Amino acid sequence: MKLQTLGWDDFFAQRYLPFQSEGWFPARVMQAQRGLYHLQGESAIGVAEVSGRFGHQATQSQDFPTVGDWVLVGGESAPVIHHVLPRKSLFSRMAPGSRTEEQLIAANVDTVFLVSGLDHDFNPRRIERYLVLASESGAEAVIVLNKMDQVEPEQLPELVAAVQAVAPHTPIHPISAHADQGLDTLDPYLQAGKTVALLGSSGVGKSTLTNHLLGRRVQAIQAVRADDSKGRHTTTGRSLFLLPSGALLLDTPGMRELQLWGTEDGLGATFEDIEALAQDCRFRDCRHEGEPGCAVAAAIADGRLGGDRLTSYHKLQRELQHLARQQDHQAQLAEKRRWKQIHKSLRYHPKYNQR
Ligand SMILES: Nc1nc2c(ncn2[C@@H]2O[C@H](COP(=O)(O)OP(=O)(O)OP(=O)(O)O)[C@@H](O)[C@H]2O)c(=O)[nH]1
Ligand SMILES: [Zn+2]
Repeated sequence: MKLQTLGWDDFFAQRYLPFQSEGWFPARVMQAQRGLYHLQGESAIGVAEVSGRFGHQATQSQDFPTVGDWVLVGGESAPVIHHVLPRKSLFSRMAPGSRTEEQLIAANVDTVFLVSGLDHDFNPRRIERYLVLASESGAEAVIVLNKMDQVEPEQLPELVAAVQAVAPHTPIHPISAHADQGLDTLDPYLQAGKTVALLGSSGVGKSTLTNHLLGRRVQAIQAVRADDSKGRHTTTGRSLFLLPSGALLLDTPGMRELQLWGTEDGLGATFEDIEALAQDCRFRDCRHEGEPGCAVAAAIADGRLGGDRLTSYHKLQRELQHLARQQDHQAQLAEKRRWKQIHKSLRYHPKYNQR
């Protein structure tokens, strides 16, 4: 299989150059599970682990490979991952059960379809949240409004306008996956070698859309069956699919249940209107909470900005700040533990034990 078919392009080729002399070759991660990575390269590779050295040097979850990553592989008998190439984009979330530990979901998604339903589930505020996630990730966001068959044609413009209000710079495509309407408007994002992913709440029609995109020629790119270290036969999960158009669809369960994770940077990109207005606030650190000379408040007063938009801006900001504080706290604890360890090992070190 040609690397280009798997999404390889100049971006990765450039970053591979410095490593070429090592004799490592590139492969894409099809699936990642408890330290085992299912890889596909020019020739089938199978399951690999990271090298011992890699494992020692990695300090945070971001350092490890995830689905969609391009990794460099070497090894005589068994394939071993030596390096993760820089990412174009990265989706992560809080690890389940933890409020602060990051878990990687998918890397190198070019376009993310933010899917929501035009039926009773219609909720621009939720789209706003997904937009924050998308701009955090670095993937290009496209809003897909599914189930347009559920609304009267004359209702549609109003609904689209409501979404435009929260996403003034994002393409919006009303479709019906069920009735096969408007799907061709998604073609520009589905070019050969491009990686796309779907994000949206339960029931909005992600599976239906996926089936339509896959068409009848369902073709899962899977690394070959391979024996894992315990000699068992493992079938690789299908996380990366080749669409008839040549695009790659990245579909992992984790991608479907993303929670807000990130910094306030993603917020700024999503609320460009508010950030632009804030330039004219009298105080540079204006929080738009009733300060004198607030340009955001003025815009709400004369109807240029919806008040609910500022409300959700504040809400998401508080969430992200809360998250940042927790991360700091977590980092402090980790640092404390680290020093405790160091002191402990020093205490047992003969040289430091002499009194
Ligand atoms: N009327 C209508 N119904 C649709 C459309 N697309 C999907 N549905 C229906 O909506 C329901 C949910 O669709 P799914 O594709 O399972 O939704 P999902 O987003 O994959 O949901 P999860 O698997 O829970 O994440 C199903 O009953 C579909 O038949 C559409 O365009 N119009
Ligand atoms: Zn202000």
